Amino acid sequence: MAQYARGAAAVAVIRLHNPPVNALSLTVLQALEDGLKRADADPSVKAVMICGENGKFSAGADIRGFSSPKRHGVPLGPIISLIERSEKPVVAAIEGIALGGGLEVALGCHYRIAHVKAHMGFPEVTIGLLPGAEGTQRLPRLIGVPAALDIITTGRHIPATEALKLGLVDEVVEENTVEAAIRFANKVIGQPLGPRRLSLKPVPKLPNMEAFLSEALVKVKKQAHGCLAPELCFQAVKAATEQPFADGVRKERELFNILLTSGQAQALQYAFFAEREVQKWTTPNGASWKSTSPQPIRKAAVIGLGTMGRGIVTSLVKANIPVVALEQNVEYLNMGRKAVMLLLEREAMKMEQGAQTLDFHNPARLQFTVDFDVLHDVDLVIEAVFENMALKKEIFHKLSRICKPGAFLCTNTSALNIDEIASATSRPHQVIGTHFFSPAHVMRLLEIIYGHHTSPTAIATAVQLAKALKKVGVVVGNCFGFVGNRMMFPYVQQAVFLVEEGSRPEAVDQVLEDFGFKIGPFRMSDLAGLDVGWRSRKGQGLTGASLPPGTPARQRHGHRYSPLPDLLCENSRFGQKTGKGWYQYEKAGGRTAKPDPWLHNFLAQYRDTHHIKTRFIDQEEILERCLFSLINEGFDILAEGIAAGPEHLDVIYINGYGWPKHRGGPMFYASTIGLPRILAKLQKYSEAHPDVPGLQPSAFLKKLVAMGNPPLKEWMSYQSRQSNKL
Ligand SMILES: CCCCCCC[C@H](O)CC(=O)SCCNC(=O)CCNC(=O)[C@H](O)C(C)(C)COP(=O)([O-])OP(=O)([O-])OC[C@H]1O[C@@H](n2cnc3c(N)ncnc32)[C@H](O)[C@@H]1OP(=O)([O-])[O-]
Repeated sequence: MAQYARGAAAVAVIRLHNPPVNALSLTVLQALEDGLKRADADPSVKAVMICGENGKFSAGADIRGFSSPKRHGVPLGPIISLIERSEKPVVAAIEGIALGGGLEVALGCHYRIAHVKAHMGFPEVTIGLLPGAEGTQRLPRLIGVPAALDIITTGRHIPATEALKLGLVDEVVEENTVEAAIRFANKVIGQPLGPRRLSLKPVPKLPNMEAFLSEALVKVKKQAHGCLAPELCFQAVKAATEQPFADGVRKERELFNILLTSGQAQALQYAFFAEREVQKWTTPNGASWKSTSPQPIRKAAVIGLGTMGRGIVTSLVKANIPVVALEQNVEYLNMGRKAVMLLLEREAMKMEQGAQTLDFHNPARLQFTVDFDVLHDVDLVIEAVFENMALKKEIFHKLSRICKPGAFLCTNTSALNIDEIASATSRPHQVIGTHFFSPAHVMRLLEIIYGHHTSPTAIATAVQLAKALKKVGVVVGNCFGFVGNRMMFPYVQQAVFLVEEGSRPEAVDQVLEDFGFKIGPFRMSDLAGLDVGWRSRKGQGLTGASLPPGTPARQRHGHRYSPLPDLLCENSRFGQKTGKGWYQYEKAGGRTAKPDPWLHNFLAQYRDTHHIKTRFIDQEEILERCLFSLINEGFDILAEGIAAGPEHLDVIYINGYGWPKHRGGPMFYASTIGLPRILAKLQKYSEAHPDVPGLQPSAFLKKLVAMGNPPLKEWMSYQSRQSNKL
């Protein structure tokens, strides 16, 4: 609702009230409208002030309302026009946040006063929409087209200080914003309101508007990766430059409705709520966020300053957590220190642009050492050495002797067994997996893996740490590759099989990039380094010296195996780092992938050697075999209770593996395709490739199809757990 009161003699106060973020539900809008009419009707009221309850203006329209059949209730646009038309000055007091429809309400007001810590923005684009309550028409009139386009097409939140520079707010205050706004309202009583009504203002002209808009469109399209909303946001702002306000509003509404019914908005809104849902973690034995409190992390340590360790240290420093960074010797320490300092300097520069500072020269906040004993008083250690079980166990054994009893011991591993690492310590309940993604100071995902003995407090602390690092922590069970990499194995395997059978790396990558992945599987292997997987396969005895003599080249344990990635590594083709992999690059460390005739020739010879009959493989088969095998593994993961729900898998894929967010994550995508279709296709492909387990339909998928293809929200109610992992 919205509460109506008198703030001072002549000023009526309308306070938006809908905890926790004052979303503009139908009830709130109705109350806002009632408040405005009441103020208008009361001759003793000379000005109106609109603010939000609980130090927050408003997070905008109630997102859940967009999927509700009753969404056509009190429309926001006309209420904003009502505010603007008021003959009494209306002042917005912006505290905390004014986002989406919340900012549109503020733009309807004649004046805006913001607290210095407030943030504003139009995040609609991130949930597949556009500002649909006249925001695309008012904002360019207020701050000009370039700044408005930037805010509307990116959805970024801007701090109050930037908003003041842009002219989005009239004043920024450090004191009580509501009181300041009431004082302000009193001052402006009687002043002419015409110039303050944004719908009456012309859009500021640019000398080269047409050229500016065509360049901007190219940029928007390039960044959209197949997502519709940014381009339609652009079209709505463009309409403001070409048409009178009322026509622009009509265009905005039309574009809004296209987006609302596009399917992408549904996927993006699912992703928004999925991200929040996974914070409410549970484990199969009943531990959960509700009954567990995290321990405070006042000081942390990172062991190993390779690529991952450097990023993790940077993340911790940015989160204001004092860090001790440890390396095995002075030479590695100095290399690591230099790299970390460089990263931090770059981050500090970025933060300065947003008027924030980063303190990393103070040894009390960041200390480098080769001495394990320095770790005696830290609350949490993140080990980030390379993937070698013996080395990790040696480190954990040492840590359990040196660290104080309450300290949590985290391992940054992408596949290794958490229980085995924990077994090297005297405190397995405090050992937990924290799988960061590279670059660790940029990527949002943190896979949090509990082992057999991990305590709920350790899980809650890792989740809290993820939050402090501004990451999305997803709690999952312990199995080889956990969730993300486990689902990735069959996907990459299919990609390689397709190339064996006649496709090319560039064709496979193209199909998956057209689907919306930022980067296809072969480009991704080249970027990550082919040697990483090679080392792991050698460790598993799948290739290299430990492979028993007489093992068929294309078979392991009775299943199909492709030695192609191993052969590339034997030819020193490790990807970008060596300038050659599945593609060729301009030099070692180069980034521009070009198709490589050597590789095509090599593939032709390989197929001849192994008597593989080449065939044409169409885009549909490429897409289905790669994606459906990944999804299939997801169903097994759900059946085993490794993840608490499909949302977890989707959040992992969106935030860690470049899955196109506008397709809502692999399991959401599966639900939109329909499980019967996925099952039928998997059956078809597994009949053609009976020696590929990844294509054999998951029993859980079959069960869901047999139960009538229930909606995603209901899947887990059909899961009879096959193995309890905690
Ligand atoms: C003709 C057509 C007319 C159409 C008119 C269109 C109008 C307009 O242009 C469209 C919009 O405004 S679109 C909207 C544009 N606005 C946006 O896209 C803003 C989206 N929101 C955010 O970005 C973040 O939530 C905040 C930064 C607000 C707070 O972050 P934080 O402090 O980390 O907190 P947190 O954990 O994130 O949230 C706490 C709880 O609040 C919940 N919730 C939040 N916003 C909600 C909403 N709008 N709604 C409902 N619920 C919302 C959230 O789910 C969570 O619930 P839980 O049950 O406790 O899990």
